[in-house]
Amino acid sequence: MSRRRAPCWRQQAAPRRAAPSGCFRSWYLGRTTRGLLSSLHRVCLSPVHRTLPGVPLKTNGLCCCCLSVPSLDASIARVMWTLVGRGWGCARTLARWATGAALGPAPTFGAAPESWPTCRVYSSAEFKEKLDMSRFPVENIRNFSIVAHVDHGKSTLADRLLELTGTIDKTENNKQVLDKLQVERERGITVKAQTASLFYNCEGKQYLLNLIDTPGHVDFSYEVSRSLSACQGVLLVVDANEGIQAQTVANFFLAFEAQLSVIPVINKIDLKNADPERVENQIEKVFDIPSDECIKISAKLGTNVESVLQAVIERIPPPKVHRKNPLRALVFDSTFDQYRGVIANVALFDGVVSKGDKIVSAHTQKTYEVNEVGVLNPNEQPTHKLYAGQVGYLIAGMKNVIEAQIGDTLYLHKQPVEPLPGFKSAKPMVFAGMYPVDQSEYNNLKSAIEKLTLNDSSVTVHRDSSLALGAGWRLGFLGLLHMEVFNQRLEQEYNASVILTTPTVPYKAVLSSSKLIKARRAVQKNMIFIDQNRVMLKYLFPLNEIVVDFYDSLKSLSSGYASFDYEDAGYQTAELVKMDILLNGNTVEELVTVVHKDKAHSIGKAICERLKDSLPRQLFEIAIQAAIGSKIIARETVKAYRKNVLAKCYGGDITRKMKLLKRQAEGKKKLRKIGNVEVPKDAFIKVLKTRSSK
Ligand SMILES: Nc1nc2c(ncn2[C@@H]2O[C@H](COP(=O)(O)OP(=O)(O)OP(=O)(O)O)[C@@H](O)[C@H]2O)c(=O)[nH]1
Repeated sequence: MSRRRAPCWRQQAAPRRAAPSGCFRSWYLGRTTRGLLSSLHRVCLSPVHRTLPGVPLKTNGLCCCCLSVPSLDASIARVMWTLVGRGWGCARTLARWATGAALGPAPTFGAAPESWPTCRVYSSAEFKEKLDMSRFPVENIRNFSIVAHVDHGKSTLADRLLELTGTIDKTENNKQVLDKLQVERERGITVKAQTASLFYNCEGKQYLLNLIDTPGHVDFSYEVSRSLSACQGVLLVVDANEGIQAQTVANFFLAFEAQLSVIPVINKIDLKNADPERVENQIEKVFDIPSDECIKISAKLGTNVESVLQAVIERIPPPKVHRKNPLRALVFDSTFDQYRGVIANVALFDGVVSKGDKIVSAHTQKTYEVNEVGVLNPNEQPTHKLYAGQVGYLIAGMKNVIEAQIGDTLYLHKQPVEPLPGFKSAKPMVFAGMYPVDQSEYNNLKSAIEKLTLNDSSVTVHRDSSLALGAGWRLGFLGLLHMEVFNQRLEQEYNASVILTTPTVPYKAVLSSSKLIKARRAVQKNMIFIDQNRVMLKYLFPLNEIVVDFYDSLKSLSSGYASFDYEDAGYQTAELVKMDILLNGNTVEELVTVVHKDKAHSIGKAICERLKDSLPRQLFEIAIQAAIGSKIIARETVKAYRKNVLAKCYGGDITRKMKLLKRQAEGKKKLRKIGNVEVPKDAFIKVLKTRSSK
């Protein structure tokens, strides 16, 4: 054992005891504070330490195995508490270990939720065995995604597949294991596609199944289309009660266009109202897939899930790749880790990549040395190599998020290849301004946005500035839920506090006296009967009519039965007007908005009323006006503070009183001319909130 340099924060070391067998603990020796932190971090991502969903993957917590090492001294315990304090740790196991071993200071975190799943610990023999990826020839590899409409059971099916292949333990608490983000757990929806490599034994053959669990909501469909580029097949999950819904159709066509094998899986057959035969007929009618190809399961109870694995092996072809060709790897997703830089999720189309290889990014032409390769099982598990046909991750010291482009091709230094086609860039539908609450936080927020957009490449970012809110950005999102989730992730994962302006949609303005066509109402384009009870309607809508609350209204009107999907139909002419908001005759740039002519009055009035309630009174009167061009369409007034100038006049001459009042009125008029109306930030936020709810 080499001598360990005492870190500066070290206080006293507890006597060291032998490490239990099966524990991965190379991190323990000879580390500085920073090294120790990053190595602890690595430990917790190692396959020995099954980490807990509920904390982000890259900052996963400490597990039973690592915490059961009795030889940890107080200084290491301290680092662990720091990790927990920052929300990185697995509080429950850490607490258990700390109280058992009586090491380190008392915990400073709240009670861990009981629903956290337990960890599965692999022996070191298993661990070593899994490192060798060469034992999976191309014909034993299947790459597939699980796609479906929202809530049809993708993540639940993924859980069962992970359990069946022994990737996770079958416990009550292992629910939606691949929904790792806090926002996903809180909202109960998937927002980020997650990859997991499963090892499955079938008829004496070892198969490597690379599964990608995708989101169902329309706002995250870009995640689905990107994931499909790494796959040869999909499991199309359909709820046995709800049947085919909008996103089922959209996802089927994504898979169909990418020429992937589609395995229809009818889920939730355990439900009382389930009607799998009706859904089979729908699938046959709409997708032209014979009904006997449908697999009927209950992902919740695990009924018939084994046959899904069988179908994956039998019906999805292995990838068409060449291991002898030079390396060609597609970056289909990436995350940023503050210690290790960019972690790129890659699908290898040709060749082999291993630690120490020199690789080049086709996008930037920069050369990097590979520090680590591995598979996601479902957490990062380093391997010696990755071979063509496999899907895994790669860390190559990319420190700058600009260097890591989704859709980039990586190849070996001095062995250039034709880059892969990459991805069509996402087309944002909704735009909003984002500003730091405190301008001194600008740089931190900038770096947080950069790191998050690396993980969510469908967001577009342009610099913007506002007189009232300072320097910020104009962000483009795929929908309103996408915008909310991005904002929530910024707060939860990067501790950022931001002001988000009201969402708007893009317009094209023709600055001429062209005649405008009235396009206010939706125009029906198509109507298809799926079966006796279901109909698919196609309408042409102005985007700003559906972007805010259309989905909610549709759901409540149809008692939750109707579902909705949309795609861009191009620009249309419409009767739109630019509405200014004036404070004492001066335009407030941040509140300028484009509205439909018919709604201008009600929106203008609501904004003026809200501003009136939000603006603090001043020594002079404030006129709040909504105007279209030079025409004022709404007005509110904030009354001035008024000093009683007659207080000292007891009785006496009326002309003297009149004189005092006149002088006061003149003073106020003058003040109003020279006085600037200060609009506090929270007044902006209140007004912007009104506008988004209008
Ligand atoms: N009864 C029953 N419920 C199920 C079954 N499969 C999933 N569910 C439930 O359906 C709900 C949604 O399941 P998820 O697995 O989160 O669905 P999802 O498709 O991943 O959802 P998104 O990722 O948000 O699109 C959860 O409450 C599950 O418990 C099933 O076979 N039977």
